[in-house]
Amino acid sequence: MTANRKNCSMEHLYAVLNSTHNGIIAVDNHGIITLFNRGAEKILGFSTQEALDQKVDALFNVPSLLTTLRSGRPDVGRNVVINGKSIYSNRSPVYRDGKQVGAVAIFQDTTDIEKLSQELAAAKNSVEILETILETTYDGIVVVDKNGIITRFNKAYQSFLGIDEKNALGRAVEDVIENTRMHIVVKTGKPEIGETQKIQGHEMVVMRIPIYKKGEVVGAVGKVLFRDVKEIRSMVEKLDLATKELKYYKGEVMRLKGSRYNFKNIAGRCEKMLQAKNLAKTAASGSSNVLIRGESGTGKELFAHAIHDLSLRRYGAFIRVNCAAIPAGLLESELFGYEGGAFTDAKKGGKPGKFEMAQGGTLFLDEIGDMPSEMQAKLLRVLQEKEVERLGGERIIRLDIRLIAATNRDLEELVRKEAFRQDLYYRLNVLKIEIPPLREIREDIPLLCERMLQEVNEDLGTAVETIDPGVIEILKAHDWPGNIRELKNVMERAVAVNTDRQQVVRKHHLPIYLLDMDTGQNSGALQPDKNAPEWLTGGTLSEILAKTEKAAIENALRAAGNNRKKAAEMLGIHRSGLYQKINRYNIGAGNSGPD
Ligand SMILES: Nc1ncnc2c1ncn2[C@@H]1O[C@H](COP(=O)(O)OP(=O)(O)OP(=O)(O)O)[C@@H](O)[C@H]1O
Repeated sequence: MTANRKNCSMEHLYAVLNSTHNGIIAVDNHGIITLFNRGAEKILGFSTQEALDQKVDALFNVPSLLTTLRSGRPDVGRNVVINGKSIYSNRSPVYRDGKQVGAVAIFQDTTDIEKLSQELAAAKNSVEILETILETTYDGIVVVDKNGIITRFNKAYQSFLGIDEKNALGRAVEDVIENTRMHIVVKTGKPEIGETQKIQGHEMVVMRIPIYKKGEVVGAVGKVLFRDVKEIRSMVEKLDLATKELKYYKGEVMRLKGSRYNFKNIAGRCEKMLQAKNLAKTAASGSSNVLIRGESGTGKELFAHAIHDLSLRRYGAFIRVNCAAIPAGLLESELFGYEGGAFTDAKKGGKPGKFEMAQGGTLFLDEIGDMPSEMQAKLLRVLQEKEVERLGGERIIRLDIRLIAATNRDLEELVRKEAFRQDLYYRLNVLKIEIPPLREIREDIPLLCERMLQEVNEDLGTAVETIDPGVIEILKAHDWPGNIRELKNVMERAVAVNTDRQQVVRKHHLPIYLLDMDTGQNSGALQPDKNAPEWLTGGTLSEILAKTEKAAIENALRAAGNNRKKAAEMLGIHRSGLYQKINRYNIGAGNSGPD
């Protein structure tokens, strides 16, 4: 390129050189800078004054024009980094009249371009990943632009609909996919998730999501979540079945392991009951031995079950031993078990003891205060050593059990009288729960009655709903030596004698002993109850009892659908006893039900 000498003065040439975006540096044969344009100033950060007449390598510590001077050859397309900037340069020697008189470098800052190209590479990478996902996913995916024209249509969708990509791209989505709403979603801008859409006879679950750019809908993506609702239905059915099975097996485990009650079964919200329940919950979260004290019928066993049920041992066994009910001679073999041939009546293969059976669970020793003293010593040893040996056996079994003991006796008094070992008492009494007698928690009587009534209704299939306030008053005034068990019996009886199927428990449904007390206590004189039914007021006591018995049997037969076996069970008597009474009272003559 040559300049037009007429129009191209030195000033004009400098103006041209200074206007280029590129940096230009020229040096003479000694490497002294003779030209340093504005572009070079901007890129390299030196002013022309600073650069001119300087040796080029004093300014930049990079392969410089000196190399070009030395080689006398052009050096094109070099990338160097100067002051953290990426510089792309071309260098050439300068010849005048056939002689090398210096060198020139023309360069530009490519930092931004490089950044851009890195970003582009990353974006390309992301696009490739998304492409792969789109094409390999099992779900059908379609993308439309803001006019509802298909721009993407993945392989899964193509094969499901039997339509090629080339026959779908560029077409209105409603012309390609049946019952679609993608063209509507791009208008409403509202996502539709979990909708069903019938395609080729299949109810499919789909989602349609609008794509926004700078607040404007630019398209939408649609996805088939499941190929067919039937798939979900069958999954839900399977899940449902599995949940039911799990519930059933959990119930079975609980039933087999023996824990039947939990804290929900314990009614009572007075201060004393709450204290007992809170203490029992604390006991459940730990592993120490527990001693439950309370009069008969206060709910000691119920508490023991609830503690087991709430503890980490809930899937282990709950084994109950009534120390008072098992003859002293048998208690040892019951607790320790025996090996075959250990004694004359021993079973052939031996028998595990209750300690062994409670492994991983809870051993509930009821009526511990009645345990014979030699057994107390043996129990103490087990608690100390945490191992047992079957009678006649040699194998030592390490024990992992929690012991809950209960008694209605005053253990401290028994210890004082030396009827109960003090060392065993201390071992058992790690955490003591006192259950109050019913006479001390009278405020809970209405609640307890309600709960008992509910339980009785469930057991007998009856629907007696409420209790007359007068009845509650009588019940509150009673001393309840049999505690909650007695209250439960009273409610059971009240429902059983409720032959006229009233929905309310009334005074005449109560046993006579409570009514006697009522008339005596409340009026100070014996007054017949005006509400009492006729059969309760007329006749001798044995006649009234007979009438009551007859009514109770009739009611039980009704509740049991005339099934005598069930009725006998409900009444707690033997079947033959029931037959005798049916004959005696001539109940349901000619109408005998199944037995
Ligand atoms: N707080 C309560 N809430 C509901 N039912 C209760 C409550 N306490 C006791 N019961 C019921 O009363 C009856 C007697 O309870 P449980 O057998 O637990 O008493 P106990 O103190 O162990 O009696 P015992 O000392 O005679 O063995 C059971 O039917 C039980 O369900």
